[in-house]
Amino acid sequence: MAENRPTPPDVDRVAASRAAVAARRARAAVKAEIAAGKRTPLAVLATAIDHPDGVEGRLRATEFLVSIPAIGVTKMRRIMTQLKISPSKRLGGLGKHQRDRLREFLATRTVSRRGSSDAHLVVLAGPTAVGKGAVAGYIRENYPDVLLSVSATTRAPRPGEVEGKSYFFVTDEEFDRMVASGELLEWAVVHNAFRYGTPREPVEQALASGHSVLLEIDLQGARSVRAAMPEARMVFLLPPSWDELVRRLIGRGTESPAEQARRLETAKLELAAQDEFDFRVVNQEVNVAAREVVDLMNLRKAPSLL
Ligand SMILES: Nc1nc2c(ncn2[C@@H]2O[C@H](COP(=O)(O)OP(=O)(O)O)[C@@H](O)[C@H]2O)c(=O)[nH]1
Ligand SMILES: Nc1ncnc2c1ncn2[C@@H]1O[C@H](COP(=O)(O)OP(=O)(O)O)[C@@H](O)[C@H]1O
Repeated sequence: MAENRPTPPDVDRVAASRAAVAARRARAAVKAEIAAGKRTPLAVLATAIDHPDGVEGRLRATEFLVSIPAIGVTKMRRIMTQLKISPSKRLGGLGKHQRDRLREFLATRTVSRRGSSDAHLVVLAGPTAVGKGAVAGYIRENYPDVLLSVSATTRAPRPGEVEGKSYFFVTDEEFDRMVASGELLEWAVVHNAFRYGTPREPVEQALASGHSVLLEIDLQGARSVRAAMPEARMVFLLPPSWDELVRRLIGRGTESPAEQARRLETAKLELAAQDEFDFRVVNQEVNVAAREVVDLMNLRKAPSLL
């Protein structure tokens, strides 16, 4: 019977072809996720750069581009020429300038041209000190077209905060009234301290007039929005690592050591909720994370390349 057993080279070939099939399937799965809007092209590119030999890194730039909604083969060829990327290149093998050009292109392209029905309610949540405020602040300063919801809160203004811009600062009685009259889309007691809520009307008006809206709220609020509006796009902001999250919380220096310890306990629970979200964005650099979030809102202006 021994002569019927595959010889070692055959075993190698079988293993290699199985591995090739598995790798092709894995690449197809990534493309399907991009096509379905489950992962942003920017996030896939970031992973490819971090792991050139991983699934994303092995994707050809051509197949990556055509998996993006609204990019067909003709447009893809034009983009490849303009970005000066040869068709054989894989994402993990791009040179620094090619990567930069591709990243910039992805960040400034219009994801879809389906018009006003494409307005999205985008919810940005994540653990304490991950940088939600920093990312939302960057978006406010650099993407004036983004409508950022202004929350009502019972906490006192901090130095530099502006009424109606940072928050609507209200009394407990006023907050009670807003809750009772249904003026809030969602609200929650955050960090066991003050109440925060999203005024309903500006959000509904913006969506009705075809504008995407961004809510930067806590996890409880995110869950309430998802229950009330299942079509909302849920984005979870992640730290690059646990140690970095701790560094950011301590570095911010706005909480006592006891409060920091309590928030870190909460952060563990918050991180465990990330799978409830549609999209995950790693806040390595504020500007890149902000772009990824904006990319999910489908509101960038049409660039010359498309
Ligand atoms: N549920 C809910 N959470 C909010 C709202 N506005 C802000 N938050 C959250 O409240 C938390 C506290 O925000 P802030 O008072 O600015 O303080 P910081 O977290 O100490 O910087 C953050 O986690 C925000 O995401 C809101 O309208 N609803
Ligand atoms: N990408 C980043 N790299 C380094 N530090 C950051 C980054 N994003 C935020 N930070 C810093 O981390 C701290 C927490 O950010 P913050 O926006 O207050 O978090 P959150 O609103 O999620 O509680 C702040 O000191 C902020 O400047």
